[in-house]
Amino acid sequence: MQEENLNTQKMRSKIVAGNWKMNKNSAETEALLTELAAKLPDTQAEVMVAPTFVNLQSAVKQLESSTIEVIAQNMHFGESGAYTGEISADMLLDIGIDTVIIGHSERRAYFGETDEILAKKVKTALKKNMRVMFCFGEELDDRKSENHFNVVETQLKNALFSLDASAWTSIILAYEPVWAIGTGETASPEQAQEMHAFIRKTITDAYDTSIATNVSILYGGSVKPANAEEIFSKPDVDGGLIGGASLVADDFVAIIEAI
Ligand SMILES: O=C(CO)COP(=O)(O)O
Repeated sequence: MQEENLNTQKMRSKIVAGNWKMNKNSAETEALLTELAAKLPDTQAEVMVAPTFVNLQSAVKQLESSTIEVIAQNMHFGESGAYTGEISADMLLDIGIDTVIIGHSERRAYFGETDEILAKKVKTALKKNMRVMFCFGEELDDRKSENHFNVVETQLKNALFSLDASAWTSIILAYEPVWAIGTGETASPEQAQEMHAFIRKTITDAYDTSIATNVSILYGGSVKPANAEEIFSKPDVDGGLIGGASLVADDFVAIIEAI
């Protein structure tokens, strides 16, 4: 009986993460983190921020006594070696970062990151005992042609479904429909819920209900203070990956309060 209850309850974490992308110099990073730490509301949710690589180390130091976790926007799949301009998992771990975003649509679109490359990155991060926030989502054409479920299923399958079941405790999913990123256009709460439920069903089919129930699935794409509460109220939406609105302390705080 108790086991049944555990299975039907939401055991997974709520998460609000800010992806700062290529924004904020060192002084601006320090100022935004100071404001965020001061205004952080009491919350059950995990709060994360992903500044740029050059400001990660100072951000970790600055937030030493805060519950806000600093995470990375990307990493390379290689362990070390001749990969000019790249950052390894060990380098992130060395400065106190153990969660990394992998597969953001901007990495896929502008830096040629294929499912195959992403699968390698996920594998390396997990091998290093890092947590992976894996991003995926369909483009506008896929949505228009009603191919969005297939696209999402393929992205998950190619990068994640060969992982051992045990690896899934280190996976966070972030569904980010590309047409809603930075466009002001948001998936409706119903569209988000429909896709998140589909993702959970796909994971149930590939693995089992327990893995599908326990993985946190975040929504990303023009989440703002005005729409956060309604999106987060959906049963399969466990939080958000926030771009633009995470660059303004009051907006990010309002989004955290909405969860
Ligand atoms: O890409 C995103 C987060 O990773 C979403 O960005 P916006 O919130 O600016 O649409």
